[in-house]
Amino acid sequence: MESALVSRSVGSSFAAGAAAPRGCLPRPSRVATLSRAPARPLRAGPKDSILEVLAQDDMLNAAELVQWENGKSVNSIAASQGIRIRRHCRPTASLKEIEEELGAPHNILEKIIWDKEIEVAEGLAKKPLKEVMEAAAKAPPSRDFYGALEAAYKRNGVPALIAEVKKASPSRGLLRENFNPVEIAKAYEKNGAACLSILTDEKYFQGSFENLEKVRASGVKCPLLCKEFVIDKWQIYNARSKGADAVLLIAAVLPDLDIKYFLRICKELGMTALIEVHDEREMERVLNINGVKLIGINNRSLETFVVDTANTKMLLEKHGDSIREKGILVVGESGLFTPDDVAYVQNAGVSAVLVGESLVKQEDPGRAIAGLFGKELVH
Ligand SMILES: O=C(O)c1ccccc1NCC(=O)[C@H](O)[C@H](O)COP(=O)(O)O
Repeated sequence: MESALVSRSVGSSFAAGAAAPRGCLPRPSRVATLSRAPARPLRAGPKDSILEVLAQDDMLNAAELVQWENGKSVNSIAASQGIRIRRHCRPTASLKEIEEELGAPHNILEKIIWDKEIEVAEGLAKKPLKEVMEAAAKAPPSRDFYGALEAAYKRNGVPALIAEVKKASPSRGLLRENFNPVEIAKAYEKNGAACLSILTDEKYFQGSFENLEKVRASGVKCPLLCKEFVIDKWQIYNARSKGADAVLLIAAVLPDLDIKYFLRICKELGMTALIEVHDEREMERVLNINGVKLIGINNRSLETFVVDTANTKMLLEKHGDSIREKGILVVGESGLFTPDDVAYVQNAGVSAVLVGESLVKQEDPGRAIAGLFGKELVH
């Protein structure tokens, strides 16, 4: 598994095909001796030695890395950041063996992540990192997901729409019997969606990477978000290789160092990272990470499924000033059904919304967009 915390050497994390060490055990690293220094752009000026440059790298100097060097496990580092989702770090074990060690998963999100660890290990075994990196490098250039949201917000005066191609979900079960992802994607685009979100998780959402590839190949021009549970860099390269322009990074799952590491990979690949938060602790963590441009506030707790749009309002009342100062664009996610819901999150300060259920359940998901916003959206 190649998250930053389980990577063999963070300093060489971009090396093609770097071997993935087993497990999430604490590991000594050669970067431990680098001193802390104020963050500066990672660029060697004429007088900077490479060590000075590395010492300014906030990822290499992250508190987590120091904790890790001092023998803390990935789960205890995560817990120290308020992350309740545990990793089993045993991708070759059966779920039965994992449950014998850790007990039953505490909630659906933890269960999804435990399955995902096994799924990613299987994916890596079938298609090694080097291969997905090469495939990502050969993919057609990425589209500007962030720019499309910004432009649509200016154009329409209502939050830009990220319309979700979603067949089923753990909280609602099957949302649409007659599910044709390309038809739905085209209808969303025609009716003014700025970007699309394509669920790729098979087990819990009945999505697939095939759907993502089909939508990309269909002539749809909207930038595409790969809606996945990312825990490993392999998934980001894989998403890019299949035509994704953006990926979702969930703060309830990923420690800060992983978010920083994955943000770098996204930047290298020209992709946008949508960083999802649900509560104040997650928001504070994410606002302390350099380079975050897009934050999604999920109104749905992924642990309990409770949906409450007041969550967006509460978090923006507390953190709106700092978000505006940093020029971060906010997406309101989940549980939006009516023009009043959209107006409510817009007044709270969001510039974009991510909507699945209320569109995909309608007979004509494209026409449903005007119903959701109370007006037609233009491209
Ligand atoms: O939708 C779920 O039940 C769910 C369960 C566990 C993890 C994630 C889940 N959903 C992901 C999302 O956040 C939504 O698909 C997205 O925000 C759209 O929400 P909605 O408009 O309510 O379908």
